[in-house]
Amino acid sequence: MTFFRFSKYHPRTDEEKTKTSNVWMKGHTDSGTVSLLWSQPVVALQILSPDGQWRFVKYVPNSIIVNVGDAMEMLSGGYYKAAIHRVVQPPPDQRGYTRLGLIYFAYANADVKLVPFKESPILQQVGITRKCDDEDAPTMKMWGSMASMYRHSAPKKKENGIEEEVMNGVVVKHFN
Ligand SMILES: O=C(O)CCC(=O)C(=O)O
Ligand SMILES: [Fe+2]
Repeated sequence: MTFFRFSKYHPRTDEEKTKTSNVWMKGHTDSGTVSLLWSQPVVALQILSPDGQWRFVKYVPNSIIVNVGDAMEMLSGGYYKAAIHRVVQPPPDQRGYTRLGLIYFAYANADVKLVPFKESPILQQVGITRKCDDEDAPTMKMWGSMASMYRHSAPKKKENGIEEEVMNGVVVKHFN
């Protein structure tokens, strides 16, 4: 399963800006394996750095940003970490422009159980981190639909701006 999203972010009115607190898409990780994002001249994508700071992703002409998703983090036993990212209002000089989003979301096959690839000599060397016990691990299909259900649900719990929900024994977090 893969899909391609083409989105158009229109400039917002001052009222809309206040309502959304300038966050157009709240902080999240993508649920699949990797997402390929065409670098956009209107800068609005931010990633959460390990030091807790949100930082803009620089525009690099003709380049593609590769985001690791939850499925890749689970399959790789934490070797690749899902990128926490969000979309915010662009810097003042770019606010009047319409922004395009072109993203290719790749997923594992629907029936693939998201357990670490234990046979990997690299993982055996560096160690494996699990989000849940292997017997409780969701399939790609389950995880994809749980993550999208969560994305459209009201926040369940808030701690320091982090919304959290336990789905099938796995903690799903949203970062604002
Ligand atoms: O528009 C963007 O740059 C990112 C959108 C995004 O993160 C998503 O659709 O999952
Ligand atoms: Fe995303």
